[in-house]
Amino acid sequence: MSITNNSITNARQLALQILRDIDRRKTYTDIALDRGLKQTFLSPNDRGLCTELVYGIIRRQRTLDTLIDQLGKKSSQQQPPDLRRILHLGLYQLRYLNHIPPSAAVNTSVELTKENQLTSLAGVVNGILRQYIRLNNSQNEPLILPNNLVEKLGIIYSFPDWIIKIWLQQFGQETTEKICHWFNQPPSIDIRINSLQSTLETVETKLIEANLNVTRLLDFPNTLRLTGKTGAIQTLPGFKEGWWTVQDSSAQLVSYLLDPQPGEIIIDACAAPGGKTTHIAELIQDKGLIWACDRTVSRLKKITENAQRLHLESIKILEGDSRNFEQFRNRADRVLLDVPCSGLGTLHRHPDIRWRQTPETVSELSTLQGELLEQAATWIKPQGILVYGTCTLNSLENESIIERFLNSNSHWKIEPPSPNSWVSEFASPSGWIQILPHQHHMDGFFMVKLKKD
Ligand SMILES: C[S@@+](CC[C@H](N)C(=O)[O-])C[C@H]1O[C@@H](n2cnc3c(N)ncnc32)[C@H](O)[C@@H]1O
Repeated sequence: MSITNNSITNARQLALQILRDIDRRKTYTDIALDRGLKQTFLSPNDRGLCTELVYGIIRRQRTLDTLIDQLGKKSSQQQPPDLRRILHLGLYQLRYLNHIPPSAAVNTSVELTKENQLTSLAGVVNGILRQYIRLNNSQNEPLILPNNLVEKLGIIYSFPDWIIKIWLQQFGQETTEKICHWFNQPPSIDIRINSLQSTLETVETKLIEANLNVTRLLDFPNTLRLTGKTGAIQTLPGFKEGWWTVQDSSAQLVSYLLDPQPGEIIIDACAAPGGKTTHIAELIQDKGLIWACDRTVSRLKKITENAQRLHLESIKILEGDSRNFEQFRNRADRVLLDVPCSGLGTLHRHPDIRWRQTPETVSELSTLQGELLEQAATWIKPQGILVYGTCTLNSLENESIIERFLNSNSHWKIEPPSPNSWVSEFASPSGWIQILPHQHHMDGFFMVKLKKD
């Protein structure tokens, strides 16, 4: 029996189909989920369950695989791919979802096995899941852990060893565990109010009227946080009118650190999809010129769409590799360099990043980041400002890039945020800002303001 999406009437079958899409086509989780959900008519509750299962299983993949390795006769990698995912679905519900009775987790997984042409393996699924329940009920942790600290934390929190290693080196064990725990929770959504079109109070009132859970964020003048279910963002009050933009508060902090002024020439060297470009335009009251540069055409289109929705006119788009733009030499008052990075600060939003990035991709990224910084620095007028930012928690892409740049460019220095500004609360003694998610309750971010003599 082949199952097409629109015949899917239950959350677990759809979750399996989406996981299959991720496995076979290497599709990003959010894209596969979006595609799967669009083509079905599940109730809001079932859509919620499907989302939780898909995101949770991708996040917890290493822990779940280890359980299969320990409870089954064959390792997780030796199982047929669909069977491995069905076992993930069952084990995830048993281990992480309190609202699903264990018998339902087992029965629905056995059903899935039969519905997906794996009937002869239904006994394997039943056996592994029941063994998990038996061990759990007898107060034995079903997951057996190695002594090696890196591997142990990697298995408990479901991270690859290399990420655990760099965090242990940078932050020590206690903070590493807190960060890992944070990144296994579902994210909240922050929105940035477009003060040229609306006010914090108006947007807050409209969203509360639409039954959303809305909170203000201390210090941030134009930010609201949405917790709980929001439904489709595009249908919320004020979105179409351009009153607000979804942007995590740590990403908002970057443009506050840049502190752009009306009338200035500003270059956003890696601008797409325009979250920070549009924030900069709002901060300068749309008076000035912002060059939004990026080498990815499809992502550049999003800047145009976002600027139109937000009614912003000060943004000009430039397609190409920012390492090659010579025409900007000594032209900019300020440059924002929000470089491509490994994204280790956003692992709760993008659950597959932890499995896609590797030490090799990080090494390529850090070369690119250094080259972009060297080039973007040439665009600045004397006394001008450059803000370098990444949404990662990896010193090779953060402090090391800045240290290397400052060592070879003696006419540049770190400019800490002004002590009168609320942004300075986040700065370290060295002047740069590192946002640790469990401490600041925002995405992980690194940002630093540099000034040219
Ligand atoms: C972190 S994202 C930027 C996010 C954006 N600043 C925002 O706030 O919405 C990094 C961007 O750098 C772009 N990029 C990567 N390499 C580039 C290069 N050599 N020149 C220009 N853009 C580049 C990518 O296409 C991607 O859009």
